[in-house]
Amino acid sequence: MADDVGTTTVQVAVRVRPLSEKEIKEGGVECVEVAKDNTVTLHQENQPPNVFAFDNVFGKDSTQPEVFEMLGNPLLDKAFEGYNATIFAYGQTGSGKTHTMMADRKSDDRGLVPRISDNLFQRVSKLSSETRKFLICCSFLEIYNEIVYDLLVPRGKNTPKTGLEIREGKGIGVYVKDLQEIVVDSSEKVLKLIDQGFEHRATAATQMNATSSRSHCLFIIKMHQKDEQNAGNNNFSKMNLVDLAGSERASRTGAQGDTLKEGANINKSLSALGNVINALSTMASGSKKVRENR
Ligand SMILES: Nc1ncnc2c1ncn2[C@@H]1O[C@H](COP(=O)(O)OP(=O)(O)OP(=O)(O)O)[C@@H](O)[C@H]1O
Repeated sequence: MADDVGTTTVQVAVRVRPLSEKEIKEGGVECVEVAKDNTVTLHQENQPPNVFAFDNVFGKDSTQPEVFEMLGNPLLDKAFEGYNATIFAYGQTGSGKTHTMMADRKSDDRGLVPRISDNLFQRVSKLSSETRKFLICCSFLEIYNEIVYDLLVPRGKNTPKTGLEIREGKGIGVYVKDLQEIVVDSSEKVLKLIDQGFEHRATAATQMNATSSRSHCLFIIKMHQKDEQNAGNNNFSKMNLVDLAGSERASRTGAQGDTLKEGANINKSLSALGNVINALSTMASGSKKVRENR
C-alpha cells in the first residue's frame, strides 16, 4: 500500500492460497510455511529453507474478512483523512490475485474491492449530515499491451487503436484523459459498475483472442468531502485498486509471437512498477539520494 502525501509508506503483504484440486491430484505438496511473526519459509527440494519477512502474512486458511481488516480498513482510514492510497495484487497467473481483489462479488467470499466499497458507504452514511457531504465516483480501466482501455465503455469500432492517453496536470497529478468517472451513491451501484467492466473486459479479450490475466486491471474510487462546519474535513482522496497481470516470465512459459509480446510488455511494466516501489520505500526510509533526484 502506498499513500502519496508527504509520509509515503509502502507495505508488503503475502497471501498463500491452498493447493487446488488439480494440484493435489497431480501430487503437488505444500512448500510454503507461514509463521505468526509475519515470516514465510519456502522449502525447496535439496536446498536449505529460505525465510522471508513481510509486513503482513496470510496463510492458506486466511479469510476474505481478515484480509479486508488488515489491508482494506487502513486504506479507508487514510482515504477519509484525505490521502491517496493504492493496493496492488502481484503474483503469477493462478496465484489468487483476482480472488483476493474481487472473487465472487455477491457472495460472502467477496474480495477486497467489494468489501472496501461496502465499508466506504457504511462510513459515508454514518458521517453524512446537512453540513457534511460526500461525492464519490468510480473509474475502471485495463492496460493491455501498454494500451489503456476504459472498461466502463464497450469496446468497438470507435475505440481508438492507441487507447486512452495518460497525462499529468498541475495540482491533479497523473490522470487518464477521457476516462469515464461515474458518480455512485451506493455500494450496489459500485458492484454494478464492476460487473459491467468485467463484461466489457471479457468480450474484448475474446475479440482479441487474449486472456484477461494478461492485462493489468485498475478500479479507481475518488472521494470528495465537504464539511461546512469543520474545514479540516474538506479533502479529496483517491483509492487505486489494482489487479496486475500474471508475473510469470516469458522464457519460462515458452511463449512465442503475440503471447511473447504480451509477456514482454507485462515484464516491462512490472519492472517499471518495481522501480517506482523501490524508490518510494527508499524515500520512506529517508534516503537523501532519492529525494535529491526527484
Ligand atoms: N485464498 C484462496 N482460497 C481459496 N481459493 C483460492 C484462493 N486464492 C485463489 N483461489 C482459487 O485459485 C484459482 C486461481 O485464483 P485467481 O483466479 O484469483 O488467480 P489470479 O492470480 O488472479 O490469476 P490470473 O493472473 O489468471 O488472473 C481460482 O479458482 C480461485 O478461486
